[in-house]
Amino acid sequence: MMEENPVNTNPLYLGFDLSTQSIKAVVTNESLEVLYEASVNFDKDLPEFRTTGGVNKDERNSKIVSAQPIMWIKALDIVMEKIRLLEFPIDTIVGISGAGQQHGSVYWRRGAQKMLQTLDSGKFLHDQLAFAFSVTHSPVWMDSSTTEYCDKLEKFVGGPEELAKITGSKAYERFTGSQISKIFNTKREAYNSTERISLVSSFICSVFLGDYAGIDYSDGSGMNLLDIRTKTWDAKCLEGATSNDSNLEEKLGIPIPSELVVGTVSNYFVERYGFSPDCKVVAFTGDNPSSFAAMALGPNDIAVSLGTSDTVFLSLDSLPEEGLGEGHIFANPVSSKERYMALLCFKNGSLTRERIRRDAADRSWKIFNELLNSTPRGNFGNIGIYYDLWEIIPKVKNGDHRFNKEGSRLNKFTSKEVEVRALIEGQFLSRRIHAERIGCKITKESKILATGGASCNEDILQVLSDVFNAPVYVQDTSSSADLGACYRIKHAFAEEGSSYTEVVGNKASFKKVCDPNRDAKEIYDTMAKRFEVLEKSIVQGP
Ligand SMILES: Nc1ncnc2c1ncn2[C@@H]1O[C@H](COP(=O)(O)OP(=O)(O)O)[C@@H](O)[C@H]1O
Ligand SMILES: O=C(CO)[C@@H](O)[C@H](O)COP(=O)(O)O
Repeated sequence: MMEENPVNTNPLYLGFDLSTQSIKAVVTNESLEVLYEASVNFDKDLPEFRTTGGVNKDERNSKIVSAQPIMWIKALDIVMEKIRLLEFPIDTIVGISGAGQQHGSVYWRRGAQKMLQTLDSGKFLHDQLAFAFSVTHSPVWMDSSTTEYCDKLEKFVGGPEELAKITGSKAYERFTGSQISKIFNTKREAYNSTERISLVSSFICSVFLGDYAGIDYSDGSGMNLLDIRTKTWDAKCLEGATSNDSNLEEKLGIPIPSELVVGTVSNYFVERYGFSPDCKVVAFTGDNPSSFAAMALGPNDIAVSLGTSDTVFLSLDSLPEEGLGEGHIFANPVSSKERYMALLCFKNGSLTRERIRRDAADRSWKIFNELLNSTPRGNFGNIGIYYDLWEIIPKVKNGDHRFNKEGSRLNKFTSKEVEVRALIEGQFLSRRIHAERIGCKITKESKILATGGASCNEDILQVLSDVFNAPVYVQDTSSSADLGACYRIKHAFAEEGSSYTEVVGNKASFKKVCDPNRDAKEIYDTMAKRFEVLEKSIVQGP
């Protein structure tokens, strides 16, 4: 007789991450151990959408960046088929949740709710939802074309500080409020025919639910529309983004707690893939909030995500009175109480590292790492600052900037080795000085928790460890956003009032991969000061 596979009888959790370049899925058991994984890469697996790095850039205006929601739906079809082929009993999945790249918005056409409610399980989703969107290209977080709407919104509510006081952030181009504002002002017909506006996270949640799912408090904080104290849409911000007669509040739906069970899985998934009709759907959230959940951040932890974007995030016990300057405050994804998360987002992360890898290392991470390791810490005093796209922090246009140890500009460095180290040191010096600027204290107790695609590269992490002068830890997987979804399912299912740390805290197991070198502090403290001056000179221009 065949031995019974314990997995077959255990309840399972299914977590997703619809991020910039791919959709990833992870299946865990109730102990949050990863059992199965599947993913679909937009560039490679869906070439018909002609994306680069998961997005489409407007040929005439490089500030306009979008992705087609129907591509995300097609990717969901494929990843679901991959999950089916894993041949585990899908009916043992008791909870589904997920994450989405932050800020991106999806515009459901009038009638789309009915389409979601009546999906035919005999057909693919992409065949049925092809006409579900009033805006066929969704603006994503890399878009920076909304400056005039940001200015208008800030002015309308009484200035940038006032907007930050209400929503946790000054106006940022990628934030959904000004993106909606742009659509309202430039595509009025499409706006008027929109039944519902989702974030990427609540969009994918809606598909699993077979109905519109609310925007959760944490991802909703990245819109410049939500009052982060009351967790309700702020009337003044709504009015500033569109205008009183625009029914924006109705189109957004009521914001929901990130830990809410929003319902059971749609009949489409029950019939097509064999899910149990009792399988629950837990609110989806942003990819950074979901990684925050997977990491169960302690007070001395600094999370660094090295995905398409590089982000730095921290846990905040209370709301800083004077805001966070260039940082953002989001509602805490694992506690609706008075706790928050702080986040900094740098646009030029992995794709810039890939560009230098292509130019200097023949597209090989192995060669890239050899070049990196063949140069000393401090790189002979050379500093490089590389922006492929308009950067968010600091706000500056694309371009490369190279300086020698005297601070004089160079057209190029003397070798590929120096170029590679200059890129990695420069990126992490920037993450460090901006983190310190929002109050992040690097102490002897500090730990860096790294995640995202590049966190599998220990040579890059060693530089991170040296620049921050703190040890670096990683989890078993370099993609924590989908795993965070499983953690959040477990928390959502726990007894009411149970704290997140009690439910999942000790499951967030990390292993240390790097310790800072002894000379790191001396080298990088000095270099950070020099970097700050050079970065300022770039922002101010010649
Ligand atoms: N060995 C590696 N070293 C450095 N970077 C890597 C390595 N493997 C993958 N990456 C980077 O990971 C990135 C994808 O990260 P990921 O977190 O999956 O992105 P996103 O979630 O934004 O779609 C790729 O763009 C790639 O440059
Ligand atoms: O805009 C932000 C955060 O504010 C980005 O971090 C997006 O959430 C995209 O995340 P990745 O795909 O790079 O992980």
